[in-house]
Amino acid sequence: MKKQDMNRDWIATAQTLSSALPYLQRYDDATVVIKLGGHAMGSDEGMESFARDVVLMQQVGVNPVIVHGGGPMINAMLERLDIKSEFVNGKRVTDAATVEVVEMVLSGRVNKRIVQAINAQGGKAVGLSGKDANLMVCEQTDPDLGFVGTPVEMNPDFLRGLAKDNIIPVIAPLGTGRNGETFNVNGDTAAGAIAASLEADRLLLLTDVAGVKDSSGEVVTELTAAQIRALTADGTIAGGMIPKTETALNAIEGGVRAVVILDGRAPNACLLELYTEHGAGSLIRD
Ligand SMILES: Nc1ncnc2c1ncn2[C@@H]1O[C@H](COP(=O)(O)OP(=O)(O)O)[C@@H](O)[C@H]1O
Ligand SMILES: CC(=O)N[C@@H](CCC(=O)OP(=O)(O)O)C(=O)O
Repeated sequence: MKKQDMNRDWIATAQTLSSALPYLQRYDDATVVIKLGGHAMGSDEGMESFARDVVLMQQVGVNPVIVHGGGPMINAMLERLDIKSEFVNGKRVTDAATVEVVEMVLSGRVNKRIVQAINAQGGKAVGLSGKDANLMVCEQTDPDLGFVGTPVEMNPDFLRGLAKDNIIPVIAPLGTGRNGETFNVNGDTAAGAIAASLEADRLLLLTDVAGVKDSSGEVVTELTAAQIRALTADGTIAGGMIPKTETALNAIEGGVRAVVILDGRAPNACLLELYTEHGAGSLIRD
């Protein structure tokens, strides 16, 4: 990025922050789980701006926990290896060969790219997966999906310990099985389970659309559980949006105060969501 563009970026961030001042206390010492989807982490500039937001957030008192996806990056590697892949209701059917690739791509390249970006902005990020410290013990979701896991046992105390030391965990959505299996967990599902285990104040699901759209293509700024069920039943909520809205409902039921689905590519997406009156994206709460 050119120096001039970087300065412009900083000015925009400073403007966002100054308008955020009246709201800064709202999230003091709050736990905010942020799920960065594969579609939201395209460009290096986007990653840099995301990382800057996370570090700023921590500097004003938030405990951020990052969970990431990387579906498009897994697809690219599977294609290079000539392994076919299909999705059922937004979840990848995962055989033994596929889960190996998923782990290599997510815990390797994708995870370290985010860790490096946060640390380059002055943060102290550490890369993990659900296997580390048994953060996410899973059971098989459905035999037809193969090695796809549903989190059944979490380790929030480990994450709380990291927060005390100002360490930002960056978690790849892989889980460990009780018999030594490696499970591929949808990134949204993993973020929801982690947020619920921490009873997080906010779960932000960053994706590549402005929010959940209704049948006329308009973003719904505040959604109820009943609306989500109706939009799913009539097919308006489809594909990758299904695990997101499912996650939102489960997370709220599990004790998360609010979930927001928003465009992670928009400048200062997280800051604007947390620190403005109108927020951003689609808000789901009890
Ligand atoms: N009702 C809806 N509103 C918004 N997006 C939707 C809806 N139904 C399906 N989608 C699709 O869901 C996608 C987001 O899911 P996904 O591609 O899995 O994102 P990510 O990689 O960020 O997890 C959007 O790009 C959009 O194509
Ligand atoms: C079971 C399952 O579907 N796992 C996902 C994990 C990555 C992910 O969720 O990536 P996004 O957030 O970018 O979609 C997958 O294999 O693609």
